[in-house]
Amino acid sequence: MASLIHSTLQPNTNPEINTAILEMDTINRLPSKNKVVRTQLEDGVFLTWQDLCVSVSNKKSGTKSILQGLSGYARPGELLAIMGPSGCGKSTLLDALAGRLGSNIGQRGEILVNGRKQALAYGTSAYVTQDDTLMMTLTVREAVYYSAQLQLSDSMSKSEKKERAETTIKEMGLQDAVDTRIGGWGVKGLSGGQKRRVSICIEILTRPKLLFLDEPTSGLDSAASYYVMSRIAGLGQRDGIGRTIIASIHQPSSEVFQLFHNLCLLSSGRTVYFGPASAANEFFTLSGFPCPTHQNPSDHFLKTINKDFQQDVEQGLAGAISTEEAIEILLSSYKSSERYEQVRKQVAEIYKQDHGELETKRSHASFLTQCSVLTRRSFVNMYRDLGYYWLRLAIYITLCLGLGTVYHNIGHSYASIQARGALLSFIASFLTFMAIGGFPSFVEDMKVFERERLNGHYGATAFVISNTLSAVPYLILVSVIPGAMAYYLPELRKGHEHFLYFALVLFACMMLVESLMMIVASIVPNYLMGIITGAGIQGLMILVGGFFRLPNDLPKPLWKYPLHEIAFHKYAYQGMFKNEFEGEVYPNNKVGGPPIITGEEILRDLWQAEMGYSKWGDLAVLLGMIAFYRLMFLGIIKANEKVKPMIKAFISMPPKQNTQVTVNPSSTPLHGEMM
Ligand SMILES: Nc1ncnc2c1ncn2[C@@H]1O[C@H](COP(=O)(O)OP(=O)(O)OP(=O)(O)O)[C@@H](O)[C@H]1O
Repeated sequence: MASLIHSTLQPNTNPEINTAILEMDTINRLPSKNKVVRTQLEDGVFLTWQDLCVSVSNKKSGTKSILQGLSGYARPGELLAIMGPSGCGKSTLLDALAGRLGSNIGQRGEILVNGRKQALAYGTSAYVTQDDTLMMTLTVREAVYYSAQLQLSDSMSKSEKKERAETTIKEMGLQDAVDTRIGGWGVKGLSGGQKRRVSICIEILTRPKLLFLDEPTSGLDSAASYYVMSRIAGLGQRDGIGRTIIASIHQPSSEVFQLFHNLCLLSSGRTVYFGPASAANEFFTLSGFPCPTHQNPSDHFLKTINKDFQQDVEQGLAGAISTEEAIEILLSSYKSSERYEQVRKQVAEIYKQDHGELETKRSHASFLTQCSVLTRRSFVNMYRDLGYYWLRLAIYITLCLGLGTVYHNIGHSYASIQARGALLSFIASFLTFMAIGGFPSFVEDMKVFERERLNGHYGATAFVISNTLSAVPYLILVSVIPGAMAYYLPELRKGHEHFLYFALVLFACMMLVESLMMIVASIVPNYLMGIITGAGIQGLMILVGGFFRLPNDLPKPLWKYPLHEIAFHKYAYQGMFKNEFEGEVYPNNKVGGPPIITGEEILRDLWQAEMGYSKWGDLAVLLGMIAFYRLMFLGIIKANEKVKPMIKAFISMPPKQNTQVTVNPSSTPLHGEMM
């Protein structure tokens, strides 16, 4: 029925009649006589774009056009599929419509929401990216429920949020896998299709009225693709909400193709066809490219317009022509078709109707709720991910048993002074150095954070606070248990208060190394490069810390000032040495010297420690450095979001300023700024 109305829709000069036809057309797509759905349509999102051009500029190659004068619309209750060969501009169109284009990309033309230029508030729209960046240690239920707690407003009760999560899981057909862990490399978990559906679940928790999906079926077999797409299509008219769904898709099977209401077929950034998916076959036939019997229509469309692999295309009975020629024929056939006129008219009609302004604000969970939920989620993830702390704990225990036996019963002789210094320096340098082992797990956390941040689930401050809090119990564990072995087996200074100080310095150093690695991860988000960079920085700090080369022997420019002063090892060594030697006396072996040597003399003359402040001063500096490093990490994340696009825009500025392309004012993320 709907396609019949579409294919018989005639241009009409009376706008009121056209409006009525358009509304009828949309409403008739809904399940018949479903009054609730019909009224809800008015609350839906009508998205239109007209003469949309997108281009990218860079200094070397000038301006490259990606999308050229596209017009189209997406309406509530409908699924619009964007198809075309690889590199034709599908993702770019999706990004442009979602307001996610990078700032080095210029955009011209008009994109309207409900006929107005308006931003989509948080929760009104959602974007499901191509890759499934999920926490692999969580089960489906946990992942969706944590996300519900993060995204949904505090005005909803816990049980309502739980129910929303359960309903959404069922909507996506994941009820049989609720308690299965997501899994990832090395850990078997969900299948690719199930992961896709978890990603979609997380994004539709806020019940967005507009849903963008970038290749939701990539990497899935045809059965999984159909299952995922049928669930997506079903969302269009669920819960009495007319949802507008736009998905880019590579190569749908004929079953999947039948789920589409409208089709936007692109070739090199130009529209080959826009209109009802069911009428595309007829358009190709009328243009001289009929789909051979027994061939999947979508395969035929893509084969006809794919010029990556030059081939001759069969044109009706007229023989073979090149792909370039076929595309030109289709482009001009579409431009001169009634369908093209209808699209322009429908865009104009939507513009004329007043569908009202969308909600300007939907509330998130409060900042405190976000911090608490993120801390709990991160704690569970650290507990389940063996690589985060458990493996490190096992290695530390082995290493500290080794240290304990090598330095066993260190004694109180003059020679033990050097041995104590070496042991403490080894612990403060190399034991903490190994904290970089958790870097890969942290990089995975960062990826999840980046996706959730871009989708507006929470802000960078909540992430940094929760990551810090959730790590504390584990760091206490890995500093106290192996630390006790390394302290008591060699019989370092007696007195539990001295062990407590030793463990506190160890804890602070590990936290510092983790903070340093967070900074590295925010700049170099790659395992190998990150570990090498982190190891390099720490190697330098150990070198200038004041043990391997005494502070007064360090060359003054650079090595002593500022490197020695800013290396946290300086304060760790000094604090541990003061804790070990202050107030103690040792026999003196020096010929002609006094019979004993005091701890203060050892600190001042042997280790050249700064004696103007106590060991607590050194600990305070270490704790201050943790706060500084974490704030720096937060600053880098925030600056990255603001400065990176500016740098990109600057680098890719075209050689001449007379480009016609204007920078898209809506290229900042659609969602509101968060802490
Ligand atoms: N930021 C950018 N800088 C330079 N070129 C870009 C940028 N974004 C997209 N392009 C180019 O624009 C063209 C279209 O890219 P897009 O990712 O939209 O294609 P696609 O149809 O989604 O491809 P695929 O199906 O392979 O994902 C490609 O040639 C791509 O190289």
